[in-house]
Amino acid sequence: MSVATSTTATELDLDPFSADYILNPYPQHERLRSKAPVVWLERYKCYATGRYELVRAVLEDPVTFCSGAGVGLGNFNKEPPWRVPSMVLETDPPNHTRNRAVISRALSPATLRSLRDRFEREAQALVERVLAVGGTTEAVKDLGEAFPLKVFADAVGLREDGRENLIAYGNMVFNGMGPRNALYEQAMANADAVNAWVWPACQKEALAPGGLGLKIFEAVDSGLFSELEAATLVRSFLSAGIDTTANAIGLLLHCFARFPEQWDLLVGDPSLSRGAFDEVLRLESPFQTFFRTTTKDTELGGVRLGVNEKIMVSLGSANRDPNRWDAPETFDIRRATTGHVAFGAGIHGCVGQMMARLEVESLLRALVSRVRRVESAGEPRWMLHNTLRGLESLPLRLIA
Ligand SMILES: O=C(O)c1ccc(-c2ccccn2)cc1
Repeated sequence: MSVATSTTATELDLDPFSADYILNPYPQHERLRSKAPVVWLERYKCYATGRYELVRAVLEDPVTFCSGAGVGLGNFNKEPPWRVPSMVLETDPPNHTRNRAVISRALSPATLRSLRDRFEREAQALVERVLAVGGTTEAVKDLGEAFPLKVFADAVGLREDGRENLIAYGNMVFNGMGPRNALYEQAMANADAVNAWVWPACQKEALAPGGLGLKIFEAVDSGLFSELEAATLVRSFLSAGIDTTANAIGLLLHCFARFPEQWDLLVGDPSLSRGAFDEVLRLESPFQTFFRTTTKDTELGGVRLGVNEKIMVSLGSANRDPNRWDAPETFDIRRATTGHVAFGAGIHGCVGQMMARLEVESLLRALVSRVRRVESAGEPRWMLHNTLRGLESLPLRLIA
């Protein structure tokens, strides 16, 4: 009986934060998956894996692969974070468990049900506005960003003025998870001005009655959290709830413009909307790369990993791993998508995913009821971004 011996990580010259990789990630994912179970990226002095099974193994073992040292490339044990760490995303149990429960309660099924009518009405109004000007649209701005900035920001109870700061803040949060490259620096360029809007917007007196934000502050009244902690938890809504959904909507529309027969399927059976969104998430993974930090010397896929080291898990690669998905590069809204890792996995799996689904399905059903065809109206432009995959520009024509 041969004893499986573990090996040291193989080096791979991969640059997940270069323009070449970002603009054409799929061949790079294949290099990552096929080189070794886990590789060492000398360029960033971190481990990396793109294999579905190992990505899940990392995300589902928060004790060995922790979040408290940050979930980007920066290791909080070695360098201070650019902002006060998130009480959910960048926190480990037991505090994570307590903090997440407050957010999860605010996003309860009952709360989401109470928002559905409003989301559907706003979606119909937004679609009518686009059709009223002939159906041509810059879809990222007019639909992708506009919809969450209206319905989710309203649901949180955020002030109406200055909401464009939420897009900039999301870019800071997500580009801030990458290396300190040009994308990082550009996103942080007017950090002071953006923070000057975001942090006050998270305070109790700035939040509208009945919103998700004040639900978080109710936890203060019960003595569970300080006002500062409640504001930091509200900041999580602002960080995670806009740019991710905005990019997902852009990617969804791009998928249907490229595969019109899938749109026809959806028009024929709108109940396919939920599966369609999950297939867009699997195929495109709006959030591409997470990092975790090893809490001890350990092994993954037979590869030895040292303690206090960063490991990059590529969700984008895992969601197209041919060992997990048949014909992974095809867009099939009837595919069984259970198990995709676009919302992460394990205890940090996206706590807002049901909110995201409610938003996107509301918009998708409004589109399906009025739009016979989603057509390209010009060359889309991909965004250069350290961790989000999305479009900078997506000119479309919605044919009623
Ligand atoms: O608590 C926060 O500040 C925060 C929470 C979650 C995220 C996130 C990460 C990956 C994909 C989507 N959302 C970002 C920020």
